[in-house]
Amino acid sequence: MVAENKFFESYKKAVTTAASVAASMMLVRTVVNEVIPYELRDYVFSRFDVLRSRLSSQHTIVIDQAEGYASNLVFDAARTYLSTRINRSMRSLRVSMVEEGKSMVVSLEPGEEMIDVYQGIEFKWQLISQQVERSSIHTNSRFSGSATESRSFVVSFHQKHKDKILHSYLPFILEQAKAIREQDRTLQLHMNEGDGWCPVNLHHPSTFDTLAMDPKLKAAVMEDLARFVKRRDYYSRIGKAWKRGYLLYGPPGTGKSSLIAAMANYLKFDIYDLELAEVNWNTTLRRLLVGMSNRSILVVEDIDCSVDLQKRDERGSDDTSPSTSNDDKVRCDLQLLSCRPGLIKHMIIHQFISNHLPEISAHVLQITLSGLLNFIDGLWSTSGEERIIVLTTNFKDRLDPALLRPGRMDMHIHMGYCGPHAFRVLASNYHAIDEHNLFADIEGLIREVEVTPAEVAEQLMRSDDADTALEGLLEYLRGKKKDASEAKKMETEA
Ligand SMILES: Nc1ncnc2c1ncn2[C@@H]1O[C@H](COP(=O)(O)OP(=O)(O)OP(=O)(O)O)[C@@H](O)[C@H]1O
Ligand SMILES: [Mg+2]
Repeated sequence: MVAENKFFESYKKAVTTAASVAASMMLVRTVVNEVIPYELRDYVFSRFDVLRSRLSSQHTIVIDQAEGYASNLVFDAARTYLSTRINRSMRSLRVSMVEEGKSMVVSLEPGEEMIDVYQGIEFKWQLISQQVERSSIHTNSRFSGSATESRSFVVSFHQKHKDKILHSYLPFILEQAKAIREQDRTLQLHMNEGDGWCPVNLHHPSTFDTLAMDPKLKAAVMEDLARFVKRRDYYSRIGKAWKRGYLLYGPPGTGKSSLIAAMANYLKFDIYDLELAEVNWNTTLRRLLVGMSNRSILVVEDIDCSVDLQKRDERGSDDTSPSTSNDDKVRCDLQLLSCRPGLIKHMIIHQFISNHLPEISAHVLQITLSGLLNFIDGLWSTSGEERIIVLTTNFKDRLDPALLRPGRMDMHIHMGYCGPHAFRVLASNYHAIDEHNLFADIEGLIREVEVTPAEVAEQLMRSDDADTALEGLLEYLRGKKKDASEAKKMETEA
């Protein structure tokens, strides 16, 4: 009975204290409402909440927008993170977009609150805004005297989670914000110019969804990429450079460049398109490779052309005879390289040098593909992370076997002619259709003739009307079939 009385005594006392605290709080609020200017009220109330939380089991952390002149990265991260967690039913929100094509940022309005649950723990977030006299932060500034807005986030949580918020929740928010920003980043395409890279924004629409290729191969490539980016620890454990090489081969117009763009869009990696013809010295190559950023894809297109250079370099100085077969080779190369003026120029010079000045050729043309790969192996094993190298060729059988040996290129990806499945992907891309009465005929012909996805895409683009476009494609395929059988007939006759 005595104990019970004691308990009620202390309970009454606690309630009285709480009531008096609450009454005091209300009194303070009333005073603040009457005395403090409107702009400062939120700020005062938030500080007041901080005080109140000290008296209770609730704790708060205040994250100011700026620390002196520097912006507070935790505030920025929280803003980015919270924009993805905001409950759309909230009464008042702020929406902004800083650049065309970027995602909209939805943020809290000052005074609004939201609850975020992390590992089962509730964290209450509130954005508060206050007007600060500029003179107080820019003492000698010409703006002194004018007011500026300063914002802060106040996070409230139960005191027992203090460690959790500092060591787990806030670091998690920083990570998440980084990933969100990375996802929203405009990719860059860098092209080599002299000793450096020249960047432009990359807005290539190709994605794995729009890419027409064998579905199993597509899934395997995506899986390989996803595994690669997760393997930081694995690569450091086995002591290898965190890099992966892909060799894409297949006829022109089968989607090699589209696949590279799809990889970049998928991983959010920048592309460095290395034009070897523009690189004349190993030192330049080294500078370019060192100048690449992490999480990027180095692309060397049409390497069969470069390999040709390499093979000639390897012939050494005793090959002095400008033979007819060499001339034929140059003619053939020129045909192949008709789209590559830089390389043609390079090759003509090289051909001239190897025919007429064999003893100096090795010094003048120092860039070889094998040199490039050696550089990459050496440089990237000591610097650089998450690097991908993609080589493309129309003629895999022309490549130096050293390039194809295991370990050099991790995955060889064949981009082939258009099959029925690839055709359906393209039909869906260009006309948003999954079925049509001409599909059966088209697919039948696609199995018989060699047609590239680029050719099919071009036919499909000719009309906005699906019927007309598919009829055009059917006609085109029939024409191809006829041409092929005539060519075969002539060949047999010959
Ligand atoms: N597999 C594909 N999936 C989707 N579109 C494709 C595919 N292949 C080609 N295309 C279309 O054809 C165009 C040319 O393709 P792309 O440049 O990717 O071919 P490529 O294999 O790189 O050719 P090249 O060997 O001449 O460089 C692309 O812009 C795209 O519109
Ligand atoms: Mg290409």
